[in-house]
Amino acid sequence: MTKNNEVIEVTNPATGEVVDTVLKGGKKEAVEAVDKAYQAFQDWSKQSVYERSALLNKWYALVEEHEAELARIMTIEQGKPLKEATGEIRYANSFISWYAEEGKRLYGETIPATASDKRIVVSRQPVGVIAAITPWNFPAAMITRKVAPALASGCTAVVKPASATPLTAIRLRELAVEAGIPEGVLQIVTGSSGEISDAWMADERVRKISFTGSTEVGKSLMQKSAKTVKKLSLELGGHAPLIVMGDADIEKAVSGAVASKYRNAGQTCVCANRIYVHESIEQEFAKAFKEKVAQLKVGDGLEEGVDIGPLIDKSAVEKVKHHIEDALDKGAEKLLGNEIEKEDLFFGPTILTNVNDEMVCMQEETFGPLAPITTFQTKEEVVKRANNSPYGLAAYLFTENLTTAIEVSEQLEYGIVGINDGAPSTAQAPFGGFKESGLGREGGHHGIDEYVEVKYLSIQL
Ligand SMILES: NC(=O)C1=CN([C@@H]2O[C@H](COP(=O)(O)OP(=O)(O)OC[C@H]3O[C@@H](n4cnc5c(N)ncnc54)[C@H](OP(=O)(O)O)[C@@H]3O)[C@@H](O)[C@H]2O)C=CC1
Ligand SMILES: O=C(O)[C@H](O)CS(=O)(=O)O
Repeated sequence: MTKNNEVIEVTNPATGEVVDTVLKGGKKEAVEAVDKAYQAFQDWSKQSVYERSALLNKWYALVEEHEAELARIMTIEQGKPLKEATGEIRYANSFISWYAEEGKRLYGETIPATASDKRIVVSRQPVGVIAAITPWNFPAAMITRKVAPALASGCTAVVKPASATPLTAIRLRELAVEAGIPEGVLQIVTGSSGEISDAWMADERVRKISFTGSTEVGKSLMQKSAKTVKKLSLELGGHAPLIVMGDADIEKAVSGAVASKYRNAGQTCVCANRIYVHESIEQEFAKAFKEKVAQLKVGDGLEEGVDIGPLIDKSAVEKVKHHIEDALDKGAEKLLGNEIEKEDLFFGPTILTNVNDEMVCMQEETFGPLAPITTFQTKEEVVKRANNSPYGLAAYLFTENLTTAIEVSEQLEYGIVGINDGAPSTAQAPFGGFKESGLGREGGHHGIDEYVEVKYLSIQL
């Protein structure tokens, strides 16, 4: 059990310095948060969605006003370059504005009854208190992508951010309270993930768990949620194939591959993890890709012009190194690689060629700036290889042929397919995966359905 006043140190991955500390909370703090959220739900859920929407829009305005402050907090605790952190704050805020309006469209329906003296009325109501557990790679967006639809629908929320990146979450919640959202409606609990999540799992007042993180932890939460049959949203790991057909526009494919692969230093669940290039254009693509990647600047995310910040921790660096060493041992060749004078958590963009599917990087999520390139000969071959994964989150396809685009994307077993687009994520679209990449969708009108229960009234006249 967590002792009173224990703290968690928050470090800057670019410098290793401790930038702040937060309470290492446990079961006591987890239960207290649910007490407050349950109490707050009684009033919050009874407000009209227009009243809730007005408060969400005030929150949006404050987040926009404090964009630079929030971006700096994120870069200091997570490492991503300031320009990416600013982009994430805008992306995170877009969920607040989108769901402030979507809540107004929680329509019901009437259904013709069999008996002439009966009426059937269907409505959608908030599930109640929801618990969100979020990862370090998107410290703002992974919170608002859950909390915005939850609050808009009338739910209240308790959130445990990743221990590496709690500061962004804490500041976002301060702005929510400043906007007039009642204290109990949204709470952040920092600390021991096991103790906190176990307390929430056992608490029958918590009616929904929304998790973003590794597939391993997601499976554990899925098992624990069975005890009280909680609704579940899981956004888990990915292993995205990026396919470049022989007829692709090389410039588009290179730009899309760089955008997908090196965003957040490759630490996203939708990053291209394997690059399949038709054998007829491999040399042309590899040359152009290397030229563009070689221009990427590695450094402290606070520095002007930095494109790739540090990885989140030592284990992340070791994982990337292992994937590279394994591939080289199995015959891969290094086209570009990690020639940087920095050390610690910095890792330069690396490109491997002559890659085969036996290599670990072609099977396990790298979560780092490694781009393995392999070739293929036919559409049938590349679809089979691309689908040969327990993951099914994002895939990318570059082609100038419309028939190929439709036929191949329909065969890809992935929840998100970017066609000539390396950056498909957006608030209005249903983000989520097939297979072991998760359950449910976040974003779009699908995303608010995760936070409501459907009820019907059968009225005897
Ligand atoms: N599909 C998607 O949208 C996304 C998927 N991911 C995946 O997550 C992984 C990287 O993120 P990462 O943060 O390391 O993932 P983790 O699963 O380790 O952590 C995610 C969150 O879960 C918490 N957690 C860790 N262990 C447990 C546990 N046993 N019980 C309850 N909660 C726990 C963490 O807390 P603490 O920080 O205290 O350990 C953190 O808040 C990658 O696999 C990536 O693909 C990441 C982002 C998005
Ligand atoms: O956590 C992630 O990797 C995000 O879900 C990816 S995105 O939504 O920012 O594209």
